[in-house]
Amino acid sequence: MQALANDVEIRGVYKRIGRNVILDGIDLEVKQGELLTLLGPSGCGKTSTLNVIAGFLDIDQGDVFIKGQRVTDVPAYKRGLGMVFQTYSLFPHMTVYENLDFGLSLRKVAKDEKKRRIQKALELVKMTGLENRYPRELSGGQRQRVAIARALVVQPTLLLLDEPLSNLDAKLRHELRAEIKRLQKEVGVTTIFVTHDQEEALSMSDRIVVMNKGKIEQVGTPTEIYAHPRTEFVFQFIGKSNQLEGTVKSRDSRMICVELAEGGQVLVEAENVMGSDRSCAVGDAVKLYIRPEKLTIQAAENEAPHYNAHAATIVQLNYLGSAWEIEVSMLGKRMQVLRPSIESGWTIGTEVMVGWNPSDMMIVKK
Ligand SMILES: Nc1ncnc2c1ncn2[C@@H]1O[C@H](COP(=O)(O)OP(=O)(O)OP(=O)(O)O)[C@@H](O)[C@H]1O
Repeated sequence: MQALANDVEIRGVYKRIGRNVILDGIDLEVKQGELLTLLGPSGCGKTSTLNVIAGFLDIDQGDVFIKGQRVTDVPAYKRGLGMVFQTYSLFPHMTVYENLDFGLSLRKVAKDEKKRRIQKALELVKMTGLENRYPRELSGGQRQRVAIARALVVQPTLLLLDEPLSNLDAKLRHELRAEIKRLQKEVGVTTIFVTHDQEEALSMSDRIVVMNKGKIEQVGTPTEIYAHPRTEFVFQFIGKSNQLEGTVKSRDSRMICVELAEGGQVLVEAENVMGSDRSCAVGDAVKLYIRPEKLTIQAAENEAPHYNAHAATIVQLNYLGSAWEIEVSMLGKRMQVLRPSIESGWTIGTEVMVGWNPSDMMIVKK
């Protein structure tokens, strides 16, 4: 398959405001037609990166290319982008129809063509029939749909979405997530989406860029980011985790054996070393991470199914509806286990065996 062209390229972007370095050497490529998400904690530079692409934030060093053209010094209004923000940015004194018409009239699109495009955009976001409503007569979700339609109606080169769902309630957020994903693929517009919500990022994106303190930690597909985090930060930011500590006792090219601080040994696949240089030698003090859903749990008398298996005691049982969250005391620590079901009769104090696969544990030098 031929490699897709890049719609956006950012090279060595550096930006300082006052004493704060807010973007510290950002290199990024956005492929044609993909939905790329910028994910990270508050203040990590997601919005600033989006604003650099949009042309709202000038930069101290580096370059920005859109569709192969250097746009570093091109003003925002000439970049041909569609944007949707967290807060509703519709014109309050205009109807839905007029809000969509505005950008088309500016671009001097012919009347019939305008009408056709507005109808099509409203159809895409399922807002047909509400053309004559004012923003104040719409729900939060409907307003964001109109904002998306308004961004799309001008057929932008790129669609930029800055936390468009964060003011909506959980159910609506879920619905709109799926819809944005569907319509993005239907229209085929290259989209950059900003969020601090890891579930939103995992469920919607073709690729995710995890940012931390003005730098990119990792770029990858949702499964790469979740299952093969390259840094401790990415592992901890995406999803829940249990942590153990120890010292590397032996290793070969395939496996690392760690002597735990609390006693006992565990095996970790050598591929799962995180950190900038991904090094891990005998004698190194290390931290080990495992996600709750990767731990298996069974009655103490059964034979352990994994290399890593340890006696544990149930200390808490939480029923979550779709799963059980089981807290166990093990290796002198409390660990979370997440399973779809538990054996009948298990209760606080039940002795169990907790195990996991060496390929599911991540390791990083302290
Ligand atoms: N105009 C400004 N003046 C000074 N500092 C700024 C300015 N704009 C942003 N910053 C700082 O730059 C850093 C990155 O901000 P940015 O808005 O890009 O982060 P973010 O990841 O989008 O955060 P959030 O999720 O909270 O919106 C923050 O530390 C912020 O305080």
